[in-house]
Amino acid sequence: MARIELKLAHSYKPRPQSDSDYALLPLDMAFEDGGAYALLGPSGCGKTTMLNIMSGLLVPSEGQVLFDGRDVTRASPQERNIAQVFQFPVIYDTMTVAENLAFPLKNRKVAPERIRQRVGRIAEMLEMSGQLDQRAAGLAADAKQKISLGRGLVREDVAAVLFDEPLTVIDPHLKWQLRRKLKQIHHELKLTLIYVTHDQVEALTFADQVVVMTRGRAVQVGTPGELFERPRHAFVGHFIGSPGMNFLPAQVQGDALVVAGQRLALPRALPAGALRLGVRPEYLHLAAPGQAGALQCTVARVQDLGTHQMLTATLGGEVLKARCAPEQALPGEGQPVWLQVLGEHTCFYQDEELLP
Ligand SMILES: Nc1ncnc2c1ncn2[C@@H]1O[C@H](COP(=O)(O)OP(=O)(O)OP(=O)(O)O)[C@@H](O)[C@H]1O
Repeated sequence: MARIELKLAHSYKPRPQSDSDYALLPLDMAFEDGGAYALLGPSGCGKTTMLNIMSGLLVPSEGQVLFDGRDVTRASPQERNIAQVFQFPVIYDTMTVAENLAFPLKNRKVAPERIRQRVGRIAEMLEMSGQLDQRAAGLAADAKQKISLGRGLVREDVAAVLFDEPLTVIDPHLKWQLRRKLKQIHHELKLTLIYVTHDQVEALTFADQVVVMTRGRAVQVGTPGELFERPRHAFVGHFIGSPGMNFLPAQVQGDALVVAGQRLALPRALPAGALRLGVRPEYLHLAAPGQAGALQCTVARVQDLGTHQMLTATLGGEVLKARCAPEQALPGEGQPVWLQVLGEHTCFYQDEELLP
């Protein structure tokens, strides 16, 4: 295994002129040995580009890739000792499940007894022990993808295992099980795993550290808890959570914070001028009329979602969502409601960046 460092940028264009010409903007980050990472972001943000640069399928247009301090920028995937699992199964249909799992080890001339042990262990982890002698050709798409996952995990000597949206073809019910399984496998095998997905649930259940990306930039690397509590970039607030963080434009005027024409006492030192206040629906609570730190809004909608109620309110042209307890009495549509926007969980953003 290895500590992987990326000090690079990548453009698919020969002469990039502006930021939008880059698939990856200049970045300097490290993936620690033995960590479980997810690269999370919407389609086109640069996840696959970053993964392919790590694996050696792509050479970055600028900068370096280091494995344990060694420059591997131009080394092939084989030379880097990387295992990669793709969206769709890459297996041999004519071989049995066991032969497929053994293949990466046979290639490396691992002793037969060791191969047998390792294949047995991986099959057990993936709950495929009963299928070892079956031909892969007859198996369903998700069983084939499980073999691909197994082939990625079977070698003990890899620098890292890279997964590119590996659960796309998996049935939703099994997907949930496999996500948990991969996390468990990570704890048992202690391999460095890097997992690309655009699905936040997938990223947050699998990874210890999530790299959130947007438009070629890694805007935050953090634990699921850090991304939820202290989004360092407004995009993270918006992208993580369901629904995401509420944002309100605000103005600092002397010792007041002015939001949609309403004045609140400034909660802490903040730079003068325009900023945005961010508060998650989970932390936006109902308040008494005129309560310090609360704003008067209007109820637009109340939805009973079983485990909770979702209150949607408007304030000027802005929309706010508050997650309320299922039994809480809430005012009806069109009624005024006071919402506590200032509190210990409130974040402030200027130019999309979190103010310390
Ligand atoms: N081979 C290529 N040639 C030119 N541009 C490319 C190439 N591959 C990707 N891009 C562009 O680079 C940007 C990042 O793409 P990338 O595939 O890395 O994003 P992604 O986050 O993995 O998206 P997705 O989830 O859709 O795969 C996109 O604008 C994409 O159009």
